[in-house]
Amino acid sequence: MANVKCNPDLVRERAKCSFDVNELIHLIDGGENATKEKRHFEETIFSVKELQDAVPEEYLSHKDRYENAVRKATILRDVCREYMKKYNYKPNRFRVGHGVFKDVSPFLLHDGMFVATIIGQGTPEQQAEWLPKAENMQIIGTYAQTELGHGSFIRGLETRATYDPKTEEFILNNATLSSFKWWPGGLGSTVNHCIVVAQLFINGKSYGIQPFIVQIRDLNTHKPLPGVKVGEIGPKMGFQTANNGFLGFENFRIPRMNMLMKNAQVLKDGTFVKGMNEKLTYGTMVMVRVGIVGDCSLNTSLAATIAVRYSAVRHQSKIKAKEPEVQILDYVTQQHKLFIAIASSHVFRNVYSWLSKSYLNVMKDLAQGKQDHLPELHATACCLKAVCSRDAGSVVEECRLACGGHGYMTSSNLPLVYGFTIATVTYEGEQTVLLLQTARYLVKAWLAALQGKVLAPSVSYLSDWLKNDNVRWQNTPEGIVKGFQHVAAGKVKAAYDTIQKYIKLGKDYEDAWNLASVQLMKASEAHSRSILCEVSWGEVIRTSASPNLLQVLKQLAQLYLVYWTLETSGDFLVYSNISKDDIAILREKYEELLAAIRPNAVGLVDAFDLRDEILHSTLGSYDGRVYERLMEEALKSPLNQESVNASFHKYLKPLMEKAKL
Ligand SMILES: CC(C)(COP(=O)(O)OP(=O)(O)OC[C@H]1O[C@@H](n2cnc3c(N)ncnc32)[C@H](O)[C@@H]1OP(=O)(O)O)[C@@H](O)C(=O)NCCC(=O)NCCSC(=O)/C=C/CC(=O)O
Ligand SMILES: Cc1cc2nc3c(=O)[nH]c(=O)nc-3n(C[C@H](O)[C@H](O)[C@H](O)COP(=O)(O)OP(=O)(O)OC[C@H]3O[C@@H](n4cnc5c(N)ncnc54)[C@H](O)[C@@H]3O)c2cc1C
Repeated sequence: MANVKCNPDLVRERAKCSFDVNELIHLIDGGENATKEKRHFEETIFSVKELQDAVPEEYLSHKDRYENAVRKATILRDVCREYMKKYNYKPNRFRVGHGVFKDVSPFLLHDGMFVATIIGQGTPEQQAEWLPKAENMQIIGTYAQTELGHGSFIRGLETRATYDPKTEEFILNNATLSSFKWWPGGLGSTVNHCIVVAQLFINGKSYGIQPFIVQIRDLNTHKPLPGVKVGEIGPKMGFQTANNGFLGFENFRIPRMNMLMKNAQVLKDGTFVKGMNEKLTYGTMVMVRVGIVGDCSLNTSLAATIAVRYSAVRHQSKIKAKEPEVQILDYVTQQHKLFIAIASSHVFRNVYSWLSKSYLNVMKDLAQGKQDHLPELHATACCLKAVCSRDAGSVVEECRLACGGHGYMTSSNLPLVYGFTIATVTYEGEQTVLLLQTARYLVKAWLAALQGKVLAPSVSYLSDWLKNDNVRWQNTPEGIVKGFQHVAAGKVKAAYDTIQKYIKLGKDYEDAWNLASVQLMKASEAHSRSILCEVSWGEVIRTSASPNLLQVLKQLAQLYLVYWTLETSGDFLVYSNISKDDIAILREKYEELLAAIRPNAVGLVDAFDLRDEILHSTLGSYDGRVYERLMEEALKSPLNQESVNASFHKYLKPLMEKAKL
């Protein structure tokens, strides 16, 4: 990249960077070797001509766009398979996927949830049967849980799987329109298999929802099998190439062994054997929620790279009348919009790494029959998924707005990045629903703290606060982290007290819960923010890096802490001992941090190491040729391939002629 002829502003920006960009790239990737491997893999992928689009895909029809995405998905598969064999390297298909598809792959759910559910929910025999076929793409699958009528409340799903002991089969039925599966990625026209989550019935009795592996299309003709009604749900705000679909069954029979039975089982005679914990059936969702925190880091870094590079290149207006127009990055308001994006990406990455470790530990425990830490993992994954995805969506949109009119251009890629980022707020558990799951855990933890019990590590601050809620405020990172815990504890207590108040007024627990639910949701958000602050600050101070890099990483981590303290200062005034003077000091600190980060802004986004092919942006490419690229892309419009469009003769001319009469 260093030899590319760059916009002089970017050259100047890169020259003033105070830290070694490569050192940060290696830190993000997990070592110099990991960077080398990543770059070699990406170089391989982006040199495949067939993966490059001649015409921007926005100009294609819905159908052509889908077909092009499937074409590229199959090539990407082949190239990756060869690559893995040759180099024994497991590539990050998701990152290059942004480059290859701009949007998302029609195989997204195959890797992300179909294969993962076979692993997580299948017995060893079922894994032996299905996994090699799925991993080789002999069969292509998705995860079909959500229905037209139910997404959040999965106990309310209506798809039925009725066991027939005579034939040892399940009979699948979708008797109502609301029971039709709706949303699964790839279901529309791509997959031939699904994990179908359905209500199990044996002898007229319901045994809750269970996962089934179901073939829905013929492997040769791809025609839906008799008894299967399947199709695509149509255009959406984003995810255009994900091929989301609908699905219904009419008396469709599958063998007994197609119920994934790692947890619960149905024996030949129809005996139902309960699993260790019925919530383990929800396991794939927990895994994907953890992964979404990592996706938030990548999505935020895409938007930050585009907006920061553009802001370094773009000159508009003046700070001082007699001086030239400034780079818009010099406006402190612009820094306020963008530096939180850089900081958030690092915070999400660090928190993702922490959360993944907890996830793996809990999975190890579960394998040994221990489930003590499952509720804490579920509660933590729920609130972090909810808050990180919401933050990432807001940050990406702020980056888009920070690019002014050009940020509205599809060729900036910011609208697309926003489209797939904001989807994470809803899928894999709608944000409010997930925050309220965490609130259940917090309320229980609060009650346990009141009873003097020992709490799990992520909520132990509740006991500390109960012992002493009058801690002197300290304007240090550690003091701020404590402050976030005080806000969270204060909000949990207030929500709990509100529930008790309604109960005293004669409400039952469920109504009291609903009446207090705004407070519960906010308590859960505050809990999440306190984890984000504590974990990310902790990770940064433990990082081993050169003094220059460490200084920059600390600045970013502090920026995150101070930004969110100021954004939620009302909460701090209510629930901590912060004073107005402390807030004034923090405002000053925030301005100092913006100024300190400013010279490194371009270096920091360069360190995300996102190739132009991944960014896909006229505004964000490494060389900063913004206006040239905007014009080059505009000239690709089909409307610019002819000097006069037929609509002139057909409509405009007659209109003008009519007006003459
Ligand atoms: C909202 C949910 C969790 C409610 O589930 P439900 O069975 O109704 O539970 P209750 O509210 O009765 O009880 C909650 C109880 O269970 C515990 N719990 C819930 N989930 C888990 C879990 N995963 N692991 C462990 N424990 C769990 C919870 O802690 C409570 O315990 P108590 O001791 O307090 O009683 C549920 O309906 C839900 O998850 N809804 C969201 C649906 C969802 O996420 N769908 C995703 C579909 S796939 C998708 O979106 C794909 C997208 C594309 C892509 O990923 O690329
Ligand atoms: C891009 C995309 C891809 C998807 N891919 C898949 C897929 O591959 N497979 C699949 O199975 N599903 C998929 N989904 C579906 C997704 O998981 C659901 O849409 C999601 O879980 C939300 O459920 P819902 O649509 O029923 O929302 P609803 O629950 O209907 O939400 C509507 C409103 O009701 C509120 N609400 C609902 N319940 C409560 C409650 N208990 N308390 C308070 N408020 C409540 C919500 O907060 C929200 O404001 C996808 C969705 C999208 C957008």
